[in-house]
Amino acid sequence: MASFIPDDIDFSAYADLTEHDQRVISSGEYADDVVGYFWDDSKPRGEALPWDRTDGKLLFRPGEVTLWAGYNGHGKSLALGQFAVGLVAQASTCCVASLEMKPVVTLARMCRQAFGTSKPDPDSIRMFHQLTDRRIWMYDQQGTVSADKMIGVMRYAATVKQCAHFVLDSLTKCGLGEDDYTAQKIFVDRICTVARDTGLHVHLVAHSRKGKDENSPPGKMDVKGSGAITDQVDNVLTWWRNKAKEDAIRKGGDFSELDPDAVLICDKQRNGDWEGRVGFWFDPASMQFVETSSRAPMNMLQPRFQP
Ligand SMILES: Nc1ncnc2c1ncn2[C@@H]1O[C@H](COP(=O)(O)OP(=O)(O)OP(=O)(O)O)[C@@H](O)[C@H]1O
Repeated sequence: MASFIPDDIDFSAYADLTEHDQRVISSGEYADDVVGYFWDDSKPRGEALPWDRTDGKLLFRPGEVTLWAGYNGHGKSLALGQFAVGLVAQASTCCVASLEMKPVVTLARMCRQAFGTSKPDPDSIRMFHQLTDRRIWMYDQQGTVSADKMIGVMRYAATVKQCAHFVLDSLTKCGLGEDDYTAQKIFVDRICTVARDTGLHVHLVAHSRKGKDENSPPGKMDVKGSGAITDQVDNVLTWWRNKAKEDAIRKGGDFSELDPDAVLICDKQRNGDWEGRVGFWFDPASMQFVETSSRAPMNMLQPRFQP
């Protein structure tokens, strides 16, 4: 028999629980949703990365939080920029809070990636802005923004601008002490709550601690700050740049062109089966990460929908 919670309960007695915990619903009410989970392919289940070789492996589902970790200068922001362009090709929407870079620079990098060239012509640039208008939103703020304000910006982007994705680049710019693990844990918990409440998928950028060098990819245990961050989020990705190969090229040493220039590592995917690594090559002119050592730029703006 279906059970429900009557409305005459004094919910204030549960005030120390989050609003979310009070949504106690009986299993029977989910029957249609679970049927849909298996059988309804009409609803988007999330968006994918822009590359063929990650298709079917990784999905960015509504209501989740993904941590993008990596060493300084290893390409996290570029990869996320390319991802944002890829979202437009999937008819999705994204708000970017790039607190370390002016919107014009972030968008110029995306525009290079979109057209696969170092200097798109003015008509192409205007076409890019037509295509991305009201699909890519920029939070126009650089420097430190308080954690409270950032939570408000996320809710605003989700509810008023109807954004499906939110990129926060980066966690270090939200006014939290590097050693204040409690504040970091609370902030990430609040981000997870915003995501669950609104359906927004939040992409959170964090830095990895350097070991003896940068020549091997960091793991999820190397994310700077509280260990609770990786526990709380749904997905943990690491973006690693093969600097040893770059050094070998520069110094005329041994290297194989078959070794990738960058590697994406998925260490955790709560609602998906795949964990593993995928290699990419970097085309400096277009700033695109591509799937083959030919480094031929890909057509980023071709419509691409979820299978
Ligand atoms: N695999 C690569 N090969 C060559 N150059 C790269 C590669 N990846 C990134 N770069 C270069 O590194 C620069 C920094 O990239 P990006 O800003 O995306 O790094 P980041 O990880 O976001 O850095 P930070 O942690 O400092 O914010 C880019 O301008 C790009 O030219």
